[in-house]
Amino acid sequence: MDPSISIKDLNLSFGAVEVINDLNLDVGQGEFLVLLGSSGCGKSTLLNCIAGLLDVSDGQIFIQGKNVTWEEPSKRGIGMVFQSYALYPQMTVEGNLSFGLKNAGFSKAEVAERVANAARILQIEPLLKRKPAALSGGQRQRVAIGRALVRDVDVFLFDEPLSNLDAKLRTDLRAEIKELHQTLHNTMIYVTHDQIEAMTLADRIAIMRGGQILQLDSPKEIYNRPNCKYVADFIGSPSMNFLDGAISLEADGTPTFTCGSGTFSLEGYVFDDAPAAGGAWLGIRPEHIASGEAAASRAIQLQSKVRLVEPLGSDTLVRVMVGEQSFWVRMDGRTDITEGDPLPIGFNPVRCNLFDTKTEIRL
Ligand SMILES: Nc1ncnc2c1ncn2[C@@H]1O[C@H](COP(=O)(O)OP(=O)(O)OP(=O)(O)O)[C@@H](O)[C@H]1O
Repeated sequence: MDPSISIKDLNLSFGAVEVINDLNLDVGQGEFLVLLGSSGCGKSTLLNCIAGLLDVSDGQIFIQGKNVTWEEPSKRGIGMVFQSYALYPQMTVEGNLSFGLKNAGFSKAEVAERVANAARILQIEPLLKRKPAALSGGQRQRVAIGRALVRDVDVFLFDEPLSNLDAKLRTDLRAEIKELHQTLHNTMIYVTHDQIEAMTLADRIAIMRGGQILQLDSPKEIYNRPNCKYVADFIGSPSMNFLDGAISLEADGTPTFTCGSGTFSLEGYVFDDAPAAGGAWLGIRPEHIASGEAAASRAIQLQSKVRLVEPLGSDTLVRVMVGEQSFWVRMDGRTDITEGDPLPIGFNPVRCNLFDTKTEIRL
């Protein structure tokens, strides 16, 4: 089956500034793909290229097998939902939902049916006669989604649709968008800089940086096997801890890691390629670090001192110093550890990720 969306060697520059850089991407039929990256990495620009709101400098875009690179936005079979709801203030919800359809020449009966259907799916039937000013932020965004929904398109594009909502509403609407996808099964591309949104919604996440995709994988794979140090550092909060050191190979071929705290066997670590000697970062997530007595059973053991304790209820984040290096450790919420305490910490190589010092690529 053709991919739902296929992007080939896409480039886009604003004057001398290259924003999208030889980008290739295939999005499967019915896939929920999230574009994630820090501010300015080009994710909205990429979405706008797919939508046809920006002219590309080079490359091609296919939607449902058709080359739409130079096609009008309205002819691409897409529905777009923006961060700003962009509703017509003088029209009722019903008017906002039906406006595009009427303009496109749909019959009265067809318009009524589509509006009723979208209103039912999004549970906004009681709001149809109200104007946007009389709606909450969450309700407005639901109407904006409804406007994309009535068009019965193959592909939905979302550009940070939840950014203007408060935390509770964001969580609720996030779940609704996920349910909507499970009901409709159409292709969705969703831009965000919120990694929780990305992790919870995506079938696959594309991590972008400098107009390129660094990693395209399932949320689990991205979290557990980031392909480079940038991705490892970007995903997870608090982020992965890193030790600067070097890999050596023993006479029998066993790889070891040496850093300021000592030399440790890396047995159990799954290398992407055959292990080789050289400079490396050893990364470990805060929740994979054992502390206190439990640390004694781990292959890599470090001495640390508690610097900061942040109780979160379910668990407690503890910032410790390993020599000069700061480390985050996620501990049980009931810990009574305090600032200044010495704390042995430990972890096993199987939980680690190693990155080449120079290329920052996963080893
Ligand atoms: N019309 C424009 N003219 C010149 N530069 C632009 C234009 N639009 C975007 N840019 C630049 O292109 C880069 C990518 O912008 P884009 O909006 O795609 O980033 P983003 O990843 O979506 O960021 P954010 O999360 O902040 O929205 C930025 O450096 C931005 O300044």
